[in-house]
Amino acid sequence: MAPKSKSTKQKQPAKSTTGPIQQPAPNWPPMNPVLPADSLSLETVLPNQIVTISNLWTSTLCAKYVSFLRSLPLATTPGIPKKGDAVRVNDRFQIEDPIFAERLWSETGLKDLIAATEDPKLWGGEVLGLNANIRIYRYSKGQFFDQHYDDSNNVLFPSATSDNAVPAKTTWTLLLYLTSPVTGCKGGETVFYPDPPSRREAPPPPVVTNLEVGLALLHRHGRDCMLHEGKEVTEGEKWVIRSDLCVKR
Ligand SMILES: O=C(O)CCC(=O)C(=O)O
Ligand SMILES: [Fe+2]
Repeated sequence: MAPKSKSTKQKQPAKSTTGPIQQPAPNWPPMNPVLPADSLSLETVLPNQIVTISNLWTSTLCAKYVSFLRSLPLATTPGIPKKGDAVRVNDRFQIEDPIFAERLWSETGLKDLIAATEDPKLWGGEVLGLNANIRIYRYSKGQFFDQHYDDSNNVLFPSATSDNAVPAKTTWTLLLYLTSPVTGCKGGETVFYPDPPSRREAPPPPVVTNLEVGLALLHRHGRDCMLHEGKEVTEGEKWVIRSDLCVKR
């Protein structure tokens, strides 16, 4: 689990006191075709920590997005991270876009699957939807995201700029993979390192999530986040859309 101090964290960039700098939202392609929610399922990879949904996005939709996302002004990570931040070597585009977050939540099976979870306490509170802070990552050959913990962040839902926003916090990270070995991407697996059950016991083996086109992975973050990393890409490109699950604060 994330130690209380001295951890290598991936923080949400601080917003300025005068409010976030608004850039126009991209003209995102329509979010179709997608499969109906009743043909999707939430699979537990590690109880209370990692769940996945295969084919949350169809391969057609993923391919459409990868070609669109290429047109965005992605910025390469500065080589040296700020003190305490994880080394992330990739190209990234970030935007505060509550409308896209709402579409990703409602126009796919995600909202229905989460609402139907047997143990609603799993999500850490009353689920509201996805964080408007949308991050797009492209990892090319040689790029990776070093071991780190993801922070929980306090946010306003649906967003700081809307009139009826409610206080919320993020509890789980969402990673949506758009590429895999099928599209020519090798490496890039997300690997989690569970803590040993006690100090005297050996740590359980790492949990490796192989890339799968359209697979959504959710993992618990904040105080109970597991150490994890995005392995180096050794061939092709890995594309990921990142957001977080938000619950009422
Ligand atoms: O790209 C990955 O596999 C991991 C990304 C990640 O850990 C993050 O966005 O915090
Ligand atoms: Fe992370």
